[in-house]
Amino acid sequence: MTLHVDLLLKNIGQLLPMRSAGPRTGVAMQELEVLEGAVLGIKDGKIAFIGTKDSEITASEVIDCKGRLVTPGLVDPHTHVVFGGSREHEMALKQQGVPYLEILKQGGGILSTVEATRKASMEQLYDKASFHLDRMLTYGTTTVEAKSGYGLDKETELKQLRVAKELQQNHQIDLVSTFLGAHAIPKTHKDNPELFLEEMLDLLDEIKKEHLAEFVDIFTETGVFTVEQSRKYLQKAKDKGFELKIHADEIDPLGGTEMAASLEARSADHLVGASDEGIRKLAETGTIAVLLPGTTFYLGKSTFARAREMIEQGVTVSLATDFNPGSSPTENLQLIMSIAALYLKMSPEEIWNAVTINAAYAIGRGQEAGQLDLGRKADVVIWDAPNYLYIPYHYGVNHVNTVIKNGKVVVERMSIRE
Ligand SMILES: O=C(O)CC1=NCN=C1
Ligand SMILES: [Zn+2]
Repeated sequence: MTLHVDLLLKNIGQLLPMRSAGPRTGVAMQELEVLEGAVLGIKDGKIAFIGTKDSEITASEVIDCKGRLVTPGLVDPHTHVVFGGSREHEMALKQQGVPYLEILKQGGGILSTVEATRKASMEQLYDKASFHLDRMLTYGTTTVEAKSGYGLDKETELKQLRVAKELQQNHQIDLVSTFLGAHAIPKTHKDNPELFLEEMLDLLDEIKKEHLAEFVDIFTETGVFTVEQSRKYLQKAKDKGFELKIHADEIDPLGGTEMAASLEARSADHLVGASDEGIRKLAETGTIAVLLPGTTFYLGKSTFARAREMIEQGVTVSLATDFNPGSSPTENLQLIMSIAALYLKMSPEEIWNAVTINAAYAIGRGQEAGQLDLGRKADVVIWDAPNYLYIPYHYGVNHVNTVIKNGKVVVERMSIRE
């Protein structure tokens, strides 16, 4: 019996289904299923057929992929996409070599975005984040994690989270929300960070009741929150039923990585200074390493996270943009793929696992995103590329030809007007 589908992608050069029963861990990240000359059938927003070119299948609409690469939509598991203002004025300070933590200490950095975010209305925050999410969609990203953390007071943290919830309900991109109230110490509490953390913990009941966030995150860093303060804070969040994330060992190696693993956090992020013990603990507990090489690049650092050791030690590694107005102002996950190849020495196969299946598991969406299989959501990207090696290889541009979200074409490559 011939199968009829709504949309058929034919003449696919290489199809990467990324099919996997769980995250790809350690050396299994080198595995990559590549189907040559495949066809992909989509019906009612789901994958209905994965086969070869001479399959018996009819369709209401056909896209001739003309030998192009086809993959699942990319997953960006670490962004600060809801924020006010911008920090281009800090570029001069960075160029003069003023360190990130010094800019923060002087009341700039995160704290300057806090001022802009507190002033912005919900509508302004919504429109601005929606613009950035639109751009991510045009770059092939179909699922995004969005953190709060530019309020540092009850009203503004809840405002950011409510904006994220509205975006999840209205924007075509799928959003996963994280509460990062513990992102920096506001000026009002600079002598009493513990009191500030208590005030942020007091928001958890409301956040849980309004379903405003699934994860709780904290910035464990010199001049921000100590490992001990972070451990206590995250334990209380875990006790209230939240899954955990942490900004760990980004700039100074404080040991946040092993603390995150000991709490069985879903992910530990940045990890530039992760110790051997920290890497061992990640492998032991299955806490996913979310690496952010774009941030290391943008901060002008030469020491990158030890991805090769992590993979060889059996850690599950994923990649993200860390999109934010200060340390990584880019929505382009394809660029992060190139930086990961060049500076994390990750192979193309590892990189593709890191921006799809592993990224999905890092935000609790392993069953919904990051792979193409029968019955799963049809979030698909057709790339202007002949094979999967090409995307990390050809850097800094947007290789997207077409993006399909929930079975519908939402992005077609910009055409040049004759
Ligand atoms: O600088 C920012 O706005 C985002 C950031 N938080 C922790 N590291 C970078
Ligand atoms: Zn971040």
